Amino acid sequence: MWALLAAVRPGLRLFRVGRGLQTPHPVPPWPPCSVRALVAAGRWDPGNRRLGGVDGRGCGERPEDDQEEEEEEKDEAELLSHQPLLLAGAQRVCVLHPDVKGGTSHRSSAEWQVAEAAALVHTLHGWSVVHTMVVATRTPGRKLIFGKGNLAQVTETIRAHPEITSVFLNVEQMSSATKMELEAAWGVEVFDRFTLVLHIFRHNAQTREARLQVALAEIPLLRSSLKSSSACQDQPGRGSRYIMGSGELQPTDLQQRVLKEREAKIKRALERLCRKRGLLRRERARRELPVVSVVGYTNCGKTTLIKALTGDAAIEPRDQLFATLDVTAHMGTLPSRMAILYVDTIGFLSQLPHGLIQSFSATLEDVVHSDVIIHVRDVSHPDSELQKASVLSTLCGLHLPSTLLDSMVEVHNKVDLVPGYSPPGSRVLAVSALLGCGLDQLKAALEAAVLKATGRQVMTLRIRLAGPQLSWLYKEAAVQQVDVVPEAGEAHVTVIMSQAAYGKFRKLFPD
Ligand SMILES: Nc1nc2c(ncn2[C@@H]2O[C@H](COP(=O)(O)OP(=O)(O)OP(=O)(O)O)[C@@H](O)[C@H]2O)c(=O)[nH]1
Ligand SMILES: [Mg+2]
Repeated sequence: MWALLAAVRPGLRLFRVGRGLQTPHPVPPWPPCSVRALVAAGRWDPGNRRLGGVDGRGCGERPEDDQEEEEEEKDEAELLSHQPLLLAGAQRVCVLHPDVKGGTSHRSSAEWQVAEAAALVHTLHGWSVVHTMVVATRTPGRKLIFGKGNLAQVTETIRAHPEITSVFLNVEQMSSATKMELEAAWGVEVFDRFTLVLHIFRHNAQTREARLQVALAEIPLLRSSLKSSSACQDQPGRGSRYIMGSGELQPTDLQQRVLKEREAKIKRALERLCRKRGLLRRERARRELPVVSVVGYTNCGKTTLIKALTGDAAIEPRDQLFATLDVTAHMGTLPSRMAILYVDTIGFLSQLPHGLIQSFSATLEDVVHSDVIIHVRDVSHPDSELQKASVLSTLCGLHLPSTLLDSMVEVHNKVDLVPGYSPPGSRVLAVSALLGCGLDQLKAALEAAVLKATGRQVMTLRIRLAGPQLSWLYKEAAVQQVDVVPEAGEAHVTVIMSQAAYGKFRKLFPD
């Protein structure tokens, strides 16, 4: 990609490298625990509330699977060896926010959009925002986004600040033609929200699946660069193009074919992983572990909440957008001691191209298959309502079953930052995940929601110790507690079971 861009705009690369600092990005320190591994639930160690390993292998897999998996990983490594999307060093960024006049009124204020844009930039190691500009435009759909006068002013400002090494144009996505013209005018790299988010995703993706999904999301970007490079090539006097650092000269149609093959290979690799996920999901269902997915806008506190609910000290929330990119699962218990699996998910962000979310749909499939969804909201954020709307619209795009959407538990987080906060209705729970406030109420509400969603009931049964009832219950229901009454030769067993299982129990053991 990098070589591709450089070849499209000869000379630009050297210039930009000269203005940027070249420092490598460190690899994030925390190892994620992926769902596909976690739900190999047989390996759960009660002393360690996290589940499984990170390699995606269940307890029942055979040694010959190792070889197959090794080969798959080799193929995938090839697919993932690619050039950086953006400059590979620290950047001093100018955030340029087009303030659309006469646009839709439900958008958040320019001030908060700039703040979010700056937060995205700060997510990357060594990147800083050295300048911000909010520039009015009535013509955001035009090639150069701004009117002539404003554009000239922006150009002057950027050129007057040599410390700026790149410009983050805070639009969802710009065309390659726009990018090329703006870069030529401003003399620095210009990128949009889509490219920046992809870049962040690349840095934060830890598992094979997340990396492949990012690689898939990049394809349209590569394709559109190729198109503009082709347009450029058609102009007389232009040099030849390269693809993905191969060093080989290739005609455009061949490059397009390579890209198409690459896309197909990534999709196949993802399907392979998806099939594995399916197997593990069935295993999870067999073990009857209810699943609670935790969703919400990025940085709202999903990971912190799961840490608070599970007491898992190994979870490390970070004050960073898109800290969680791989879906992970964590074991917790509800007041009746029912064990459940909390699924931590990738945070949502407004104004992201549909394709980006689509490419993560394999990961988000876990949300579709969950029993209950918790929607976490940061109520201390001034754009909390807009964030809610953005999350709900993304969830709608995932085609969740309506029962799952209707039973969603809304959690208002970070109430410690809003003195005197009271939630708007009884269906909403106010918590501070950081301080651990409101968690008992939340667990009670979750238990009710899980029981309702799964049709289970908590009940205490009196059974004879001499008979086969106890072993039957262990096999067919979730035994929570056994209180033995030796003098009576019986036990009081608290179980969680479905109506159907209870009916079977009564039929088998009528007294
Ligand atoms: N004051 C306060 N801060 C909180 C609370 N919950 C989370 N935070 C902080 O918010 C920041 C983000 O928390 P995370 O749990 O990583 O948020 P997330 O939703 O998982 O973020 P992504 O994975 O990036 O989408 C961290 O700095 C947390 O310490 C809370 O209840 N109160
Ligand atoms: Mg997180």
